[in-house]
Formats: sequence, structure tokens, C-alpha cells
Amino acid sequence: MDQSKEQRILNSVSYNAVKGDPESVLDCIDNYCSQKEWAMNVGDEKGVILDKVVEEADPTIALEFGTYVGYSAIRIARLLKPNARLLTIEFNPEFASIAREIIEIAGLSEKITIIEGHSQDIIPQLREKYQVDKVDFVFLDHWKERYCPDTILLEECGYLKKGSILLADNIVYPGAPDFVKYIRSHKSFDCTNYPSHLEYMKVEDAMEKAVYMG
Ligand SMILES: O=C(NC/C=C/[C@H]1O[C@@H](n2cnc3c(NCCO)ncnc32)[C@H](O)[C@@H]1O)c1cc(-c2ccc(F)cc2)cc(O)c1O
Ligand SMILES: [Mg+2]
Repeated sequence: MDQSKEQRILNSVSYNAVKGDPESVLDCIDNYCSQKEWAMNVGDEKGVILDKVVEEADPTIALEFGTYVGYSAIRIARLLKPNARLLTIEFNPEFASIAREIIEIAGLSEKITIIEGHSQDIIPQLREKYQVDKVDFVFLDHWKERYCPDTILLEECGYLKKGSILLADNIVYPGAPDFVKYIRSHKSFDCTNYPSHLEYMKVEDAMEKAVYMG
């Protein structure tokens, strides 16, 4: 059986990236996906917005929905302070295993925990199973129709505190209209839109930041 696109991305990283160097892993994935095969990584343009928001949040506990091959997990974790960590949730076992290998090549396995499962099932378990009290930063990049229910779930479970920052990818394309409507009309969220472009394409896209006001 021939390999998947995600396996080919891993092959390229394994062959071309400098072990232990997150930047070289990111560059390798961006080069592969802009020159060989498009893939749904947040990419280098929106990645700069992600970097800025992570630096603003300076999180101790960061959370991500939708690991895919680990590109944004590496992007986030490379900026974390020494005792900070990223929990990233992925339900596709093939993607989770590929992400684990790519994260290992980047040298960030100590800072990143990949949790295999559906976000809606894992979120309620974060306190007991993963010793999470509050989350400082959340990156939403999984199925777009799940952004809104999972944000509500995070709130209901009491993981958000004053100053918690959510950042959502793909606000324009593929779009997350119910999430945008919900978050912008919610009195406890202060929202900012960051226009950008779809990864590796000239198509319009945007990211939305939502700061929880408690
Ligand atoms: O669809 C997009 N992203 C989805 C991400 C899915 C990843 O996240 C995992 N995942 C999904 N739901 C859950 C879940 N919970 C919910 C389900 O239970 N719990 C855990 N993991 C979950 C999947 O297994 C994948 O690894 C997208 C598309 C385009 C795009 C643009 C233009 C085009 F032409 C085509 C595509 C651009 C983008 O940047 C995009 O992010
Ligand atoms: Mg995305």
C-alpha cells in the first residue's frame, strides 16, 4: 500500500531537518507543503500571528485541538518557557503517531503531550487525568464546526480564567461562522480579527483571537 501524504511529510522531515532544531523542522514542512504537496498546516504566514499571540499569552499550560502532523504544536512549544507545557489533542491515530515522530525530531517531546482522542471527550478529563487547573492559551484548528461547542465545553468545565487567550485558525476559509457569531457576541470575550491568507496559497483567510475577561 503506498504511503500517505502525512507519511511523506515525515519522510521529508526525517531526511532534511536538523535533529533537535524546531525551526529547521518548520522550514522543512513549509518547503515540502508549498513546493510538493499542499497540507493543512497553519503555515509560515499565519504562523507568525500564532507566534505573536503565544508570546503575548506566555502560557504555562497551552492546549491545542487538532495536532495533525504537529506543525503548530512545534510552533507553539518552541516558544514556551522552561516549565510550561502544551497538551495537543488528536483523534486520528495515524496522524498522532506521525506527529509524535516529527515532534521528536524537533526535540520537543518533553514539552508536548499528544493526547489521542476526541476533544469533546478529552476536555472533561483534563483536570483529573492531566492535572490541568486553568488553561492560559488554546489554539483551535480541528473540525471547524467543533470550535464553538468545544469553546462552550472549556467554559463549562471551568478551565478559562481572566486573561485566558483563545486563537482560532481558518475564520474565513474554510470558515467557522457559528464560532465567530458566538464568540463576538459573548460578553466575556474580547475579540480581535487578524486577516491573513490560507497556508501556502493566495486565498484570503484570517485568525480570531478571543481573550476571556472572566
Ligand atoms: O479542515 C481543516 N482542519 C481540520 C483539522 C483536522 C485535524 O484535527 C483532527 N481532529 C478533527 N476533529 C477533532 C476532534 N474533535 C472533533 C471531532 O470529534 N478531536 C481531536 N482531533 C480532531 C483531525 O484528525 C485532523 O488531524 C482545515 C482545512 C483547510 C482547507 C482549506 C482549503 C481547502 F481547499 C481545503 C482545506 C485549511 C486548514 O487550515 C484547516 O485547518
Ligand atoms: Mg487550519
